[in-house]
Amino acid sequence: MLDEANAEVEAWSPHAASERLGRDDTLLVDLRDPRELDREGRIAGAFHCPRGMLEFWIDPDSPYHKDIFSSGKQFVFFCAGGLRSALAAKTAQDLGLERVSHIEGGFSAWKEAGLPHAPGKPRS
Ligand SMILES: O=S(=O)([O-])[S-]
Repeated sequence: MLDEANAEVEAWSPHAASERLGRDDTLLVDLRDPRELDREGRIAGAFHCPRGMLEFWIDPDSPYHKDIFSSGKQFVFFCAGGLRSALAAKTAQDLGLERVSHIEGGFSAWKEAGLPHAPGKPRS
């Protein structure tokens, strides 16, 4: 399943994704759970789409459809480590999005590369 997704989906390095951050034609899509964002931090400017909502938000016939997914932008999915995002990007492609990629290594690789992010909240 993962092999199939990796064979069909473009994987971008964190740096390649960061170069596109903030451009009108590109949207970074954070698939992590809200608790992961709170704990680990987030990328300012990324759009949060919890993985469980992906199909509903992309499908134009869904009552939960989000117009942003009909915008024709380049969608760059990411999760914590690059596994969920590979599968999600494949699903997005299968649902008809044309410009889709994911960040290899996810938010962990983004942080390791020293790219800017808002820190998580310290645990009390
Ligand atoms: O799906 S994951 O790579 O964030 S564990």
